[in-house]
Amino acid sequence: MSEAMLKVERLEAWYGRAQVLFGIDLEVRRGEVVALMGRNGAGKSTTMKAIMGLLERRRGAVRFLGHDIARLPSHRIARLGLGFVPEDRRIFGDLSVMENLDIGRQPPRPGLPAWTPERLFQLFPNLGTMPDRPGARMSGGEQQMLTVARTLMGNPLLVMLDEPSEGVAPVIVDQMAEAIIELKRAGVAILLSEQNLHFARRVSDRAYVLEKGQIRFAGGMDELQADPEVRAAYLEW
Ligand SMILES: Nc1ncnc2c1ncn2[C@@H]1O[C@H](COP(=O)(O)OP(=O)(O)OP(=O)(O)O)[C@@H](O)[C@H]1O
Repeated sequence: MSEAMLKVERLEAWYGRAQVLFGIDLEVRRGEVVALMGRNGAGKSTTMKAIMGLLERRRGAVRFLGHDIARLPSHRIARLGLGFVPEDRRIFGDLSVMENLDIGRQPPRPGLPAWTPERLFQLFPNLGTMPDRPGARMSGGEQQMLTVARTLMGNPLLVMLDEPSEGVAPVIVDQMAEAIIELKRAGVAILLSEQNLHFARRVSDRAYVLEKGQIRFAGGMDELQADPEVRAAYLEW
């Protein structure tokens, strides 16, 4: 079994005085796609934000590539190679696809090919047909792809994707799944937040299921699929 790239232990987080995460343990190893699952409000986004240093109050250990990142500001965490695509697509509406991609550009990582717009257009062919289109004139799904592509311009080694299949057309969901599988082939590890078991099974190796800020299940996708009690209790509506 390969070493953990990202290792989270006893992670707790608060919004104001309200505690939302109660001791999350998880890890993502090299070459893995891991799904963080659970219903609305279970704590998936908060877990990602806490890992990324975007919450004021949190406690616990977070290590990335051997670095203690629990107290680092988010831009330093990103520079170490941990990318984050938040749920709210923060593209620049008045800038073109190319200009949005340029904003994400960071130096390549030693030993890995750099992401370029041309390479990203192979991953997301739709974007390649509209390099000059302003972000504001793209569909929700296209904006979603652009957000992922822009994060990849930073040459991350691991990317956290918050609900990439949420609220986009089925054809875009398919393309997103293909892109995740391609990213895995390209050696990028992925932690993905997802409510949909079908999508998660298509792309992931393992899953953690969250409820009320705690992990209720950790295991392989087939094991999760074969466990109707866990599915009924924490995933199905
Ligand atoms: N900015 C905030 N201020 C206060 N409470 C928040 C804030 N954001 C989230 N919460 C609360 O924290 C809990 C976890 O929310 P979180 O967004 O992490 O869940 P999630 O599993 O990602 O679900 P979703 O799919 O709705 O994003 C919920 O009870 C939510 O109401």
